[in-house]
Amino acid sequence: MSIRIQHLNKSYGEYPALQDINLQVPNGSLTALLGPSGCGKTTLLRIIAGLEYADSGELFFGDEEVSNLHVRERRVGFMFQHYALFRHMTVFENVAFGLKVMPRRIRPDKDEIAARVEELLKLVQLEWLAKVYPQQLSGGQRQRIALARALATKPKLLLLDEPFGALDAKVRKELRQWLVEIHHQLGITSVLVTHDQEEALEMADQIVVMNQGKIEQSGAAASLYDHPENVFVTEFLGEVNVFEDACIEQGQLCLGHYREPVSTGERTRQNVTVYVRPQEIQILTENQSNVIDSAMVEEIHIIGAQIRLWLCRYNNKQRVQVWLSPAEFRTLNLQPEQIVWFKPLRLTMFRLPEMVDFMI
Ligand SMILES: Nc1ncnc2c1ncn2[C@@H]1O[C@H](COP(=O)(O)OP(=O)(O)OP(=O)(O)O)[C@@H](O)[C@H]1O
Repeated sequence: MSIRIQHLNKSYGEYPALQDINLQVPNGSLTALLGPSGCGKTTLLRIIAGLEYADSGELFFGDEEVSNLHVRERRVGFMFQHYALFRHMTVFENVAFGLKVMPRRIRPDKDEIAARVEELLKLVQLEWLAKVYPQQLSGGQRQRIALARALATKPKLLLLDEPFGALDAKVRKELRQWLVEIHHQLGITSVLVTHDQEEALEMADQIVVMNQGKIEQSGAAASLYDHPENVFVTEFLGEVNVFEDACIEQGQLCLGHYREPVSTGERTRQNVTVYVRPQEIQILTENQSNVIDSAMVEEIHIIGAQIRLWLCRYNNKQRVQVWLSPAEFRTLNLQPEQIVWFKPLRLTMFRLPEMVDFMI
């Protein structure tokens, strides 16, 4: 089921928590609401759920306007970070809960409930835990049971608020992939709130970047990462090196030589700030005519399948982050304190109001 939000506003007293939100969530997509703490993600999710109401604006599920529908009539499933399971109920009873409290005329009978719970426990691959109590489960198992419980009533929409926030990094990563698989398997429409850009990039089809109650940009994950429309989105969506001392002269990028801007006849020179992702920097061990600057290798960190380097520019002592594959690292045979030259392969710069993508 698709979601459409039009000109939605919400204030708490004088504080504008959401301002003129316009958003489409395609049917069957996994959309991530991403942004720093306090930007309004949870408020927007709660308004979609019907746990909170907007001051103005419209909310549609498919073609039906649901702005004023009660939470119980919206048929959504929730899964929250701190949405604890009921301690006094077994796993089976927790998952069955939503079905048992359905209005009598639509409530499934006892056998149907048992069959549905069994099916859901199979889906989350924990069928052998039906009889245990929540305190006997690991954090990851609890979240999987919480998901089974959220899906019990066959919701058309699944809303997830930082579902893996409290778990350690390894379990988090496993559960992310697992959740994406379940989402696709069920063909459900899901909206996920996260402040973790890696989680959003890894899981979502569509990312909505929010800041101070507004949407900065939304779109497919890869397109946002490669074509951010403004400085906020560029900096929020992953690591980026910022070169404030760049200039473009006759179509060539130079770093470290501030020069007076000129625009006379055929000569143009413009000072710009340039943004380069760490994996978009090429390192050379010899000076070449087209390199941008020289630097010293300051730190080398081997993090799994990625080598993360910190360079220190000679020019202004700026630290530059560069990520290499193990193969690239081996070929370069880099040592601490070695002198290298570097060159951005792809960069983004903003000559307001427009953004320029620059391939070198
Ligand atoms: N019930 C409330 N009463 C008053 N202010 C609120 C209420 N709920 C949220 N706010 C404020 O609205 C803003 C948005 O809050 P919200 O919880 O939506 O942010 P968030 O992006 O989800 O943040 P986090 O990632 O920290 O959970 C915050 O400044 C918050 O203090």
